[in-house]
Amino acid sequence: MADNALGTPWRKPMTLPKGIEITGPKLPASDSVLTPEALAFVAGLQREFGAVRKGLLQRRAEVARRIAAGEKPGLLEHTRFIREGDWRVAPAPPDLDDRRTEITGPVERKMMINALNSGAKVFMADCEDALSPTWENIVQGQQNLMDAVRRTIGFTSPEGKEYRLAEKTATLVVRPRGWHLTERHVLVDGEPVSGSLFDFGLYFFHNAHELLKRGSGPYFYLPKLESHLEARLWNDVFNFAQDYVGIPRGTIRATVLIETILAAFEMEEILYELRDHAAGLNAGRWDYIFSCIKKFATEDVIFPDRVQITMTVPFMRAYTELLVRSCHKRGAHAIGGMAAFIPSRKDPEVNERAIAAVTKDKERESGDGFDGTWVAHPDLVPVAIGVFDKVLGEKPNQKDRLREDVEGKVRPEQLIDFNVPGGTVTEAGARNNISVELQYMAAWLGGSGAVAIFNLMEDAATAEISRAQLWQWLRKGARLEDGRPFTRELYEQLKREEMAKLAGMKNLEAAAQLLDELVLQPEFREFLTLPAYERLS
Ligand SMILES: CC(=O)SCCNC(=O)CCNC(=O)[C@H](O)C(C)(C)COP(=O)(O)OP(=O)(O)OC[C@H]1O[C@@H](n2cnc3c(N)ncnc32)[C@H](O)[C@@H]1OP(=O)(O)O
Ligand SMILES: O=CC(=O)O
Ligand SMILES: [Mg+2]
Repeated sequence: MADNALGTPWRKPMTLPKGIEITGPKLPASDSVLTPEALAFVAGLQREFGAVRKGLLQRRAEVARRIAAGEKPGLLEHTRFIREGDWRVAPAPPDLDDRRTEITGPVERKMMINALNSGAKVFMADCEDALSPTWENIVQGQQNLMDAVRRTIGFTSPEGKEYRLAEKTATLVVRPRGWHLTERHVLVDGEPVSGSLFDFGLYFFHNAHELLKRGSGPYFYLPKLESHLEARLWNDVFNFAQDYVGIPRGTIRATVLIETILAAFEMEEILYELRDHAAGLNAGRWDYIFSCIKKFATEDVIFPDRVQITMTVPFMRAYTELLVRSCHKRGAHAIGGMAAFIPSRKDPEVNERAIAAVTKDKERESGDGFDGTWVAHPDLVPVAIGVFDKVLGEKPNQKDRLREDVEGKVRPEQLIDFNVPGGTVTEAGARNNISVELQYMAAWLGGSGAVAIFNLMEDAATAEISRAQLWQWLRKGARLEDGRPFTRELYEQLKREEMAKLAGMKNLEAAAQLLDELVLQPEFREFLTLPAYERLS
C-alpha cells in the first residue's frame, strides 16, 4: 500500500485516540484537520452527547406520528413561564451587532474568499444545505475554514486568477450539519459520529482560541431544530466545548434557524435555552416550507405549486411576523432569509429580474423589522445593503422596534392554517419539481450542494420542497388546474420527458432512481439527504 498518497485508506492507527476509526481515504488536508487532539475532542462530544442526540431524533419521530394521528402543534403550556418571564439574551459581540447583509455559501475555497471579500457584514460558511458532504468537501472545508480564520487562505484558478483576502472581510459564522446527519467516515466506538458534532467540533477545536486572539469568536448558525430541547442540547455542547478548551462560557454565539414548523411554536423557548450563547434567529424559509409540507403531508391539505408559496401567503407572513417579535422582545437579532433569484453577469434581463425580486423581498423584511438578511451571490450584497441602509441608516440594527403590535394581530394557530388563496397545482409546477430535483440530485451526487437551475439558487432545502410536493400530490391524487389527477402514470410520463431534455447529464440515472425512491415509496423519507448520502462516493 502506498504511503501518503491520495485515495489510500488511512493507516495511522497508532496516532488515533482509542475508539476512533477513520474509514475515509487520507486527503491532503487530513494531517492538519484530523489531528489526534481534535479527534479526541470530537470523540468526547460524541460520547457525551451522542445518546441524547439519538433520543431527540426518536422524539422527532414520535411527535410526527402524533401529528399524523391528528394532534395539532401549539404553544407549550409547561413553558409559559419562559414566554411570560422577563429575560434577554446576551448582548451581541461587536462584530455581530450589525448584520444587515449576510452572504452564504459552501465551504469551498474560492467561494469562501469571494464571500469574505464581498462587502457583506457576515459570511455564513455552510456545511449544510449548500454542501454535498463528500469526505473531501468536509475535510477540505475544515482546512479552508482554518486558513480563513488565520487569513492565509488563497486560491489560484485553473485560468491563473489569484484570490486573496481583502483588508476588511465579513465576520465568519459556520453552519454545521443538522442533528439528523452522520459522518460515516469517522467511527467513534464503532458508530458513525454525528455530522453536527463533527463539523462543530473540528471548527471549534482548531479555531476558537485563534478567533478570540483576532477579536472575533466562534460563531455558529444552527440548522433544522425541531424543539427547544434540541437547543438545550446545543447549549450543553457549547458549555462542554468551552470548558474543554478553557475559554469562558458564553463566548460562543449561535443564531438558530427557525426552519421547521415545530420550532416556530418554540421560538422564545429556543432563545431561552441558548440565552447566554444566543445571537438571534433566522427565518430559513425554504426548509420551513418543506417542514410544513412534511409534517402535514398526510392531512387534507394540498400545497400548491412551489412558486405560489411566497413569503406573503398568510401562514408565511405569520411565521416571519412572530419571528421578529420573538427576537426583539428578547434583545436578539432577527435575520431574514434567502430570496432564491440569482443574478447573471451574462444576461442583463435575468439580472434585472433578480435584482428587482430581491429588492422587493428585502424591502418587505427591512420594513417588517428584520435586522439583516441573507443573500446567495456577491452581486446581491450591494442590493440588500442598499435596502437595509434606507431603514437602518447609521444604526447597527433595529432591535428597538419591538413589534408589540404582532401580539394582537398574529395568532400562533395561523402558522398551521396552510390555505393559499387561489393556489393551484399545475403541470408546469410538477415538471419544474421533477426537473429541478433531477438536476439538483445529479449535482449533489457529483459533489455540488448549491447550483443555479432556471436562474434560481437550489440547495438541499429547496430540493426537499420539490420532492415532498411530488410525494404528496401523488398520495393525495391532487387535481391539476386542468382537472387531471396527478397519477403515477402522469409522473412517469413527465419524468421521461424531463429526463429526455437533460440527456447526457452526469449522474442523471442515479438521480432518477433516487427521485423514484423518494416519490414512489409509501413511506415519506425524513430527509432526501439520508438516502442520497448512502449513494455519495
Ligand atoms: C436554503 C438555504 O439554506 S440558502 C443558503 C445555502 N445556499 C447557498 O449558500 C447558496 C449560495 N450560492 C451559490 O452557491 C451560488 O451563488 C450558485 C451556485 C447559486 C450560483 O453560483 P455560480 O453559478 O458560480 O454563479 P456565477 O457564475 O454568477 O458566479 C460569479 C462569481 O461569483 C461567485 N459566487 C457566486 N455565489 C457566491 C457565493 N454565495 N459566495 C461567494 N462567491 C460566490 C462565483 O464563485 C463566481 O466567482 P468568480 O467570478 O471569481 O469565478
Ligand atoms: O437554511 C435556510 C433555508 O431556507 O432552509
Ligand atoms: Mg435550511
